[in-house]
This record gives sequence, structure tokens and C-alpha cells, in this order.
Amino acid sequence: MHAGEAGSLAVKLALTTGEPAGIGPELTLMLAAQGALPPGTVAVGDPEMLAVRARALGLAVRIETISPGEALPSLNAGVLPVWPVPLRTESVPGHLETANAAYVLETLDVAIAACLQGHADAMVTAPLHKGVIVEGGFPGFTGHTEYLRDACKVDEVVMMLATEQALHAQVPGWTGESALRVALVTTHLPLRKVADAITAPRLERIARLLHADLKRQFGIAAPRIAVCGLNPHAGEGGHLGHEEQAIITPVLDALRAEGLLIEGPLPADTLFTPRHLRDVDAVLAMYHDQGLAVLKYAGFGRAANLTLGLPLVRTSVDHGTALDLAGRGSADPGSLQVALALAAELSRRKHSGQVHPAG
Ligand SMILES: NC(=O)C1=CN([C@@H]2O[C@H](COP(=O)(O)OP(=O)(O)OC[C@H]3O[C@@H](n4cnc5c(N)ncnc54)[C@H](O)[C@@H]3O)[C@@H](O)[C@H]2O)C=CC1
Ligand SMILES: NCC(=O)COP(=O)(O)O
Repeated sequence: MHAGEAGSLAVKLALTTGEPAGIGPELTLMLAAQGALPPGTVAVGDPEMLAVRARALGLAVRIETISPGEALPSLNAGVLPVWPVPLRTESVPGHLETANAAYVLETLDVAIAACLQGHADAMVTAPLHKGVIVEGGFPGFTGHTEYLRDACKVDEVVMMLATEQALHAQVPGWTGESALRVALVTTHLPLRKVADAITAPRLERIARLLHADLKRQFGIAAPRIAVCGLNPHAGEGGHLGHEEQAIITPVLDALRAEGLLIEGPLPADTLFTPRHLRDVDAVLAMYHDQGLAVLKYAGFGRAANLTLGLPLVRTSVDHGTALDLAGRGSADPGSLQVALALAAELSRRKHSGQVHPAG
């Protein structure tokens, strides 16, 4: 069944508008003004801030404040339903305020609660600024992904980004070099700590979650996963690092013995070439920039981020707060559109029984 066949099912998407000094609010407003938000989208943020930004950018958007559980107004280009969360202090595009860290986290809490309580089918997150959240009094904060893991009380989640061509359920295999799904073993931590974080139990959990969610959410019957080594040349037989021989290979051997289609560890530089990518459904990279630099080269602006392993659907953009562009109305809303479309599609698949229960 093609995803489009389930397209008539109505879904509700909670779109958190992100760091108020960044581009999240204006991307939301740009899509609202164009009538390009999927039906059932409700923004989460400060209604007054959104109205002021719309006026400043000359965007004809009427903000309609409603509460979770209340019916959405009928779909209308130029109307943006908003679940209100008050800013803690005034926000100016391009200027971070630590006082608004609590505001940004509250928008996430509202969306998470709405998903868990059935008031929303999925959440889509505009970018937040990780540094200002830490400086605003939340020292352990490293990103949405880890925040959602803790808020949803699950032990492990997987960050996976995918280019638009690889996002949709009806495209389970590779359709070209730019169709790329990249998942990460480690996410937001200093490079110095990466090697120590790659343990056998973590690698096994992440690989199993990735495999399970490629089946469960993307409908790929027998996912093929290619795993990067950590070191140059995948350790060069132990002469350029021992993690491949000591940790990665034994875990992958055990998973292969169970029948999982997992290749690797392969040297990351050659894994990311068309010949190798053609035959896999996802690449598992060892750390953030090993995987995401390639993904962004292939599809920046038309890719989305998906958190696997959660009891809710969460997608996000492939970019950050772009403080340099905030307030100008020149940022590209492409990735936000892709993230919204993916959230809607995964929600419809879940409703129509095409997504199997987790576990
Ligand atoms: N999902 C999220 O919440 C994410 C948040 N971030 C956060 O964003 C902040 C800034 O990160 P950076 O590394 O500077 O990345 P960034 O993505 O904000 O900016 C990198 C470059 O891309 C440009 N850019 C970004 N989005 C664009 C768009 N939609 N249209 C046109 N150009 C765009 C920017 O102008 C800049 O030149 C950091 O605090 C980071 O943690 C980064 C990635 C994801
Ligand atoms: N570069 C991707 C990224 O940082 C995503 O972070 P988050 O979605 O966990 O906030």
C-alpha cells in the first residue's frame, strides 16, 4: 500500500516553534502564510511573539489561540492555530536570551504531553539553541533527542536523518545517491569522549533499535544496514585503533549470526560512496559529524531528522537556529516542510495499522 492511500486520515501535528530568536517562528509563519502547513498542524509558542513577527515580515497570518484538546479551526491559508506558551522575556530575532530557555523547554513539554495524552499524533520540532538552554539553567541539556528520551522514560533512542528521497515508506530502497538514511551511535558529546562511549551494549541497542524501526515505521521487511568503523580505514587491522576489533566487529558478528543483514565495520570514507550505498537501507555512523556531514552534503534543506525508539512520532529539521538569518524572512522552509510531511505520513501509517507496535 502506498502511503498516499492512507492520506485521507486526519492527523494532528504539534509544531514547536523553537528558539524564539532563531528562524523557527518565521519558518512556521512563512508556511502558514503560503497555506503550506499540512492540515491539522498546530504551532506551540508565544502567540503575541508570532503575531509581531508576522507583522514585521509582512506575512498575512492570523494567530488563533486554542488549547490542547480543543478542536482546530477549519483549514484556512493564513490562519495559524497556536497552543500558547508565554515567553519569559521579550525576544528579538538574532539575540539569544537565557531567560527564554525555560520557554523553549515548556513548548517541548506541551507537545510531548499532547502526544502522550492523545491530543496530537506527532510532534515536529523547529530548531532550538542548545547552548542557551544550558546557560539558561539546564546544565545537562544536550538536545531534543536526549530530552525526549528522558521525558518519555525510555532507555535508548536513535537519531536518524534522512534525505527527502529516502524518507517515505513507498521508497524502501535506495533510489539514487542522494537518497540517504544515516543513524548515529553517539549524538551530542565532545569528540574526545566518543571512543569511550562506543561500548558493545550501546552499539547493540542502537543497531537493534534501528533495525526494528526500519521495519516498523518504514515497512522495510529485511533492512540492510552498513556500519562505519570509528577509526581511519576501520582501524587498519588494529594498527590505527582497536575499537573495530575489540567492540564493533564482535557485536556485528553476533547480530549477523541472528540473521540481521548488517555489513561492517567498513571504512567510513568508502562506505559513503554510491556503489556501497546502493545496496543498503541505512548507514549507522559512529558519531555526529561522521554521518551528518555526508547527509547534509547530499540533501541539506530537503532532509529531516527522526527520533527512533520513542512511544511517539517526533521529526525535526536538518538545520539549526540560523541566528544570522533570523528576522529577515530569507531562510528556506524546505526542511521544515519535509519534517512535517514525514510526521504526517508516519502518523497516518500508525493510524492505519501499517506501523507495528514497538518492541
Ligand atoms: N533540531 C535542532 O534543534 C537543531 C539545533 N541546532 C542548533 O542550532 C544552533 C546553530 O547551529 P549551527 O551549527 O550554526 O547550524 P545552523 O544550521 O543554524 O546554521 C548553519 C548555516 O546554515 C544556514 N542555514 C541554516 N538553516 C537554514 C535555512 N533554513 N535556510 C537557509 N540557510 C540556513 C545558516 O544561515 C548558517 O549559515 C546550535 O545551537 C545548534 O545546537 C543545530 C541543528 C539542529
Ligand atoms: N545536527 C542534528 C542535531 O543536532 C539534532 O539535535 P536534536 O534534534 O537532538 O535537538
